[in-house]
This record gives sequence, C-alpha cells and structure tokens, in this order.
Amino acid sequence: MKREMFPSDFLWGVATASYQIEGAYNEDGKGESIWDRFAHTPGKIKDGTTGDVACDHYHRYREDIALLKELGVNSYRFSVSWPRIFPCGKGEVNQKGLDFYNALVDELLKQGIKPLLTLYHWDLPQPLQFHGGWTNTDTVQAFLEYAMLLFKTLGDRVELWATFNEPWCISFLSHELGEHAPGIKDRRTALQVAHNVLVAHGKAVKAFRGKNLPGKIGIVLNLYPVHPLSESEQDKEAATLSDCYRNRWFLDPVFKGKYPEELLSVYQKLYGDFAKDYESIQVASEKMDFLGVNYYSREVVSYDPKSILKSKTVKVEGKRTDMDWEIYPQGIQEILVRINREYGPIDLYVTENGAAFKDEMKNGKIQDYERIDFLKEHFKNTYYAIQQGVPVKGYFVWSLMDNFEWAHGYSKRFGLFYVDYNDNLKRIPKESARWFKKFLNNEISLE
Ligand SMILES: OC[C@@H]1[C@@H](O)[C@H](O)[C@@H](O)c2nc(CNc3ccccc3)cn21
Repeated sequence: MKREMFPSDFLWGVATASYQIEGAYNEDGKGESIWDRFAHTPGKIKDGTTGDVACDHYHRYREDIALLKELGVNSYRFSVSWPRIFPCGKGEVNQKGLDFYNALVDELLKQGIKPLLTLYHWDLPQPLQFHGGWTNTDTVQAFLEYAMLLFKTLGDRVELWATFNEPWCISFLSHELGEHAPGIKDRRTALQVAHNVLVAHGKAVKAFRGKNLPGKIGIVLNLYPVHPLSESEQDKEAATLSDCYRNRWFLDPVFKGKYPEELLSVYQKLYGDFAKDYESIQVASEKMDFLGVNYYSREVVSYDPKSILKSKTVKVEGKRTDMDWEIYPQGIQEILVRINREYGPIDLYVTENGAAFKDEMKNGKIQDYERIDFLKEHFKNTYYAIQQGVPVKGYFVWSLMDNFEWAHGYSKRFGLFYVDYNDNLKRIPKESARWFKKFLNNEISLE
C-alpha cells in the first residue's frame, strides 16, 4: 500500500500549534496568554519549563517551512496566537502579529504547501481571562472579532479554517480537571466554558459564510472509541456515558444542535441552573464543510458507581506510548467510520495523529522505529476507512518537530524532527522523517 493508493488530491501534512513552537512570548507587541501565565506558575509544568522560547519558530519559520518542503508534504496545519494579533484580546491590533502570519502563509504558498489554519489552539489572551475567560460571553464576542479580522486578512489565501482545537480540552481538561490553563477545577464552570466555546464556533462559521470566502471551515475534535471492559450491562452503561462525555458532548451540538440527552439529564440533576441556557446550543450547529479528527488512542472503561459518569478508565495490556496511551491503530478506522455513519456525510481530516516515544540521539541518529510502526499502522487503518467509503481528505502527523508538550513541558517528544534543546534548538530528522519522506515520494509501501 503506497501513497498513490490514497486519493490523488489527499492532503498529507504535519501539525503544530502556536504556543508549542513559536516562542517570542513577549516580542513584537505580543500580549500575555493564559498559557504564558500558567507555564510561569510554579508547579504547573512537570519539568518546570515554559513556552517563552519553545522552538523559536517565530524567528525560524522560513527554516521550518524548508523542512516541510524537504519532507514533501503538500499541507501544513498551524494555529494563530490570538494575543499576537490582539494583545489585550480585543481592541488595538498588533500589526507585527498580522505581518508574521501573512509572511508565514505567503511562504507556505510559495513552497506549494496548503495551509490549514486553526484560530484557537488554547492560548487565550490573559486580559480576557481576568474577566472570566470562556465563562464570559464577552469572550465569545471578542473571538468573533478576532476571527473576522483573520478572515479579512488571510481569507484570500487560506482555504482551510478550523475554529477551535479540541473543545473537550478547552473545557473539561482545563476547567474541570485543571490540568491545562487556566487550571480551574469546577465542573459547572467547565460546562459553561464548553457551551460558550460551542456557541462561539457556530457564530464564527456563520460569520465566515457571510464573508463569501473561497475556503472551507470546520472544527477539530479529539475523539476516542470508548469500549466497555466487558459485555455486562453496567460496563456498557459506563461506556455510553463516557462516550457522551468525551465525544458526543461536542459532536451532537455541532452536528445536531443539541446535547446528548443521556448525559444532559445527569448534569441537569446536579446543576438545575444549567437547564436555563442549554437549549441555546442550537447555534453551534451552523453547517460545517469538514470535521477535523484528532486521534491518539481509545478508552476502555468499566462500571464505577462512585463516578457521576458511572465509569472509570481501565488500563489494558498492550503497547503504549511515552504518554502512557495505548497504541490502538484500528481505533482511527473505527472513529472515522462511526463519524461518517452517525454524523455524515461530511469531509473528514485526520488533523492530528502521532506518538511520543523516548527518542534518543545515538551515533548522530534518532532511530525511532516505534514511531514509524505507529504511523504505518495508522495510515493503513485510515486507508481502510477510505475503502469503506469514508470521505477522508487528509492526514496531519503530530508533529513536525518536538515542541512544548503542555503540562509535560519538553519531556515528551512527538516530532518527526528532533529538537536539540541543548544545541541552539537544532532540528534533526528522525528516522521517521526519512521514512515519511520516502512514503510521500512513493518509494516505499506500508506493508
Ligand atoms: O499530546 C499531543 C497533542 C498536543 O501536543 C496537541 O497540542 C493537542 O492538540 C493534542 N490533543 C491530544 C489528544 N487529547 C489530549 C488529551 C489529554 C491531554 C492532552 C491532549 C494530543 N495532543
């Protein structure tokens, strides 16, 4: 199975995000983001690092686009740093921020690489957080002004737009579990954040339509097949509720304009006041042109009466990545087929898939054969979904290069290129980069 067996117009790319690679956290007029503040808060990042410099992509973007060209990708997914455009989140525009993204897009197009732009990949301007962040509907309005400025500035050249990266992480991971910025641990707050982010998504799609732009717009969701540990009714109930929590809380609003009843009723019993605004979620279902799917692994659950979701995650035997995530390639096929069956037809992009492994330099090489095997199996399972008629239109490997892995700092390496943090952030192709380049050049098969 070679690249040429995929559709001829299939996008093959790599993905990154602004806070994870750009650095220049306080340069050229950029304002503070919630991740600048979170990373500077002692104890939040496991290795005590920050994204202040990261991969210094802000200054090295031409060099990094040359890496894309060398790889042979035809597309590149990146995100825009909102506080680089609006240092205070709204109001005054930072022209140098716009200049950076204009130059980035122009260089990508010059090299024949199609941009996929994510408007929001978690780096909210801190001044908006001072006023409640995503719990405040003023932030929804500020996001729309930000989106409209980017549509106006880049809409003639950027054809693929994603509103949000992973609303589950923006809401539950960051406001219920507290593991990501702003580090709040309150479920009711998390539900309000999820609601406002979904409303902001729908309004941004509507605004995009009003601009009559040539491009396409969607959202990026991290999706997981959820499997019951056994076929018992209790484990199956656990899987249903966990599926609502992880997947359908976002899928159902953007495709059906309503929350999944099975979990909505649980939250309404806990938070009666939640009933007053949940019906306005209908706004989220403005018709999209595509769905971005971030796939990393599956979840296996068993019944747990102590959990409001009646479920707990179970660790099963099998190969795992350095993030301790199960390697489950058939899950990408499963989730693509399910989305097409239950929410389609709609174009799908695998907007992120990749893995962290303990990459080490040995004799000047990084022999990351586990990552090659991981990618090979996930490419094959993506192809099997296409063979079943699922309109998968592209695949973006996470990530181009090692970068700031959120609460793990620089301790987890996802890149096709190794970044030597002890040698001027030098980018060194791992064996997986060499393999990917050969695959893209039809030199090797996936067998
Ligand atoms: O963790 C790897 C990547 C991360 O670097 C990206 O910025 C983000 O879009 C991303 N999402 C997932 C899947 N969801 C997730 C679950 C728990 C913690 C963090 C991310 C993995 N990744």
